[in-house]
Amino acid sequence: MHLQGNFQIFKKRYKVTLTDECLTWLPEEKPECCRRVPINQIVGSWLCPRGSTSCCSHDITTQPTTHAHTPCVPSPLALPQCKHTLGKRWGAGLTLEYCERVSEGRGSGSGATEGCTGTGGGSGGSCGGGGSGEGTGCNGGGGGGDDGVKWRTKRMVLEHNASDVILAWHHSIWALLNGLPSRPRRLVVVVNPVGGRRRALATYKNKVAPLLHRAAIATSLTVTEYQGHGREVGEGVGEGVDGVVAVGGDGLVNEVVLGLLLRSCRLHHHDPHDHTRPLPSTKLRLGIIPGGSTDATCHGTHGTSDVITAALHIIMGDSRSVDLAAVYSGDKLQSVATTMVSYGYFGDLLRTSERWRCLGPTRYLVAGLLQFFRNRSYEGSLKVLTPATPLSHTYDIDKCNHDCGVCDNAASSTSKPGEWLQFNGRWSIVTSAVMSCACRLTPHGISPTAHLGDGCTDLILVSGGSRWRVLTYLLRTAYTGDAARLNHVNMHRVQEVHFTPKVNKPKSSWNCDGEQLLEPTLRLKVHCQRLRLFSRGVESAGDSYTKTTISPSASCKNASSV
Ligand SMILES: Nc1ncnc2c1ncn2[C@@H]1O[C@H](COP(=O)(O)OP(=O)(O)OP(=O)(O)O)[C@@H](O)[C@H]1O
Repeated sequence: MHLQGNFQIFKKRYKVTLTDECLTWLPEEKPECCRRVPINQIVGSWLCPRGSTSCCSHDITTQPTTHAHTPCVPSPLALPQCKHTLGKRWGAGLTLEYCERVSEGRGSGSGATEGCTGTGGGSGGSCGGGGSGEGTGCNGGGGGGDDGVKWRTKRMVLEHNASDVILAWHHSIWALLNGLPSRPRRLVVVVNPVGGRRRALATYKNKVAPLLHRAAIATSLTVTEYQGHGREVGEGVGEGVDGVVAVGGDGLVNEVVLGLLLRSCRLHHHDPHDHTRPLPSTKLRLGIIPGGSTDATCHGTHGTSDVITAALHIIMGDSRSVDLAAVYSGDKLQSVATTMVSYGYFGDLLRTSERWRCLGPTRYLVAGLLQFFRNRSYEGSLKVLTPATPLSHTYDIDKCNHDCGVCDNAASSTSKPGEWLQFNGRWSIVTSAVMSCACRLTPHGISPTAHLGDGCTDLILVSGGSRWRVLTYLLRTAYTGDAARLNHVNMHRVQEVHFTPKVNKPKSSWNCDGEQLLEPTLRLKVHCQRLRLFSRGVESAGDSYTKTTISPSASCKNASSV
């Protein structure tokens, strides 16, 4: 496809080009200020005769859903349009909403719609004053003041005298969007209304659902009613669905992941309790919208717990496969973990905190203090399987990111098992971190250099004995991220962990992604990149590949090559 036309955008004349790859607009007065948006970053477009970016965003009627794998172009009249268009002569305005990455600390400004604070008005970038977008993103949205790269939406109105030109462009944009294989068309949404501060349902309805609606993504919503409901929904997802979205905390995500895994096992005729064979990967992608207390899975996979950013990764159809740790007790699969599984301090903390759920996220602080003063440690033995050829080490400096060479290597090679090691001891904390577990409270994470998809877990052992040891471990984990340097802390990057508590001695319980596992004897096995997410991994501010301002020569090259 190659469409070219002259439009008015915010009262200035622009030359606009639409190709299979991107939408480019170039001010006639300042051709050096060329701007470009890749097609997958377009949320949608709708017809509006009033020519306002904030007009009628609640009243858009969208096309009937088409399936991702059978792209079909609906008739122009079935495409999104605002209520001012209905029953009237076509106007000459096409509102276009697209995503743009914003740097940290820029999440405020004006240009608000839907009661949310936008990300600033014009987007002239280096061309100053040549801006053509209008910020419409919602600020924060559960992410609070956390760092990390965020995404926001912007809108602009393409105006033209001829309404058939506007219609043709509208039609072409949706034809391109419907043809994107990675963009979801139908999603199952699961919301936990009681997680975190009990705002997940409101967050979904006010911030995420309108975005999905404008992106013409059809959804079926389930609000969980009891513990384990998320697993049932994940397991029962039918055909024709492109993914599942979990709106809640790590506990809900854990349940949905287990459900998706059991669904995959059923489809592949695989016994999920058979720990000798590799688990099948979850075919459906999972989107995670933060709505819990810690939201470590969301933060660890996006680098931020920002609601809008998480929703836009779903709309853009991002895809990233991450490791899944299967947790077995006896010969049964008990659960799966995507963040961490921990015994001792964190297991006791979870057990205590569950009794004080009415306190919201503060319960973790209160329970943590109590456990600290109790100063418990537990005896046991550990058997761990190390990789034959480690792709990375716990003392590496580089962190996992969106473009991680370690995860790419792990995906393309089969990691052979190495040797088994055995440890006996008395520990205050035994943690197996499947990912960094960075979150708002622990920005560096439990294991700062853990990878999302290297097929390994970081085993962290904190020797028991004194409160001082626990305190220094917790403080260095929370504030400096270098707890592994402490003499009483040992870290091992391994593929499998077997833990057996000492008989006739006190026992703790396991904290598996924030869910309690009461059986202390446990076998944990990491399955490399078995969980598919709507994510691209942790982005850093320096990445340039998503910037939409490009040189005119580059834009011309793009346009002419189609
Ligand atoms: N309607 C419900 N009533 C009671 N419990 C529920 C309901 N829906 C879900 N749950 C359970 O609530 C538990 C906690 O949910 P979730 O993880 O979403 O919130 P959180 O614990 O506050 O957040 P985080 O895990 O990030 O700290 C899960 O075990 C889930 O099964």
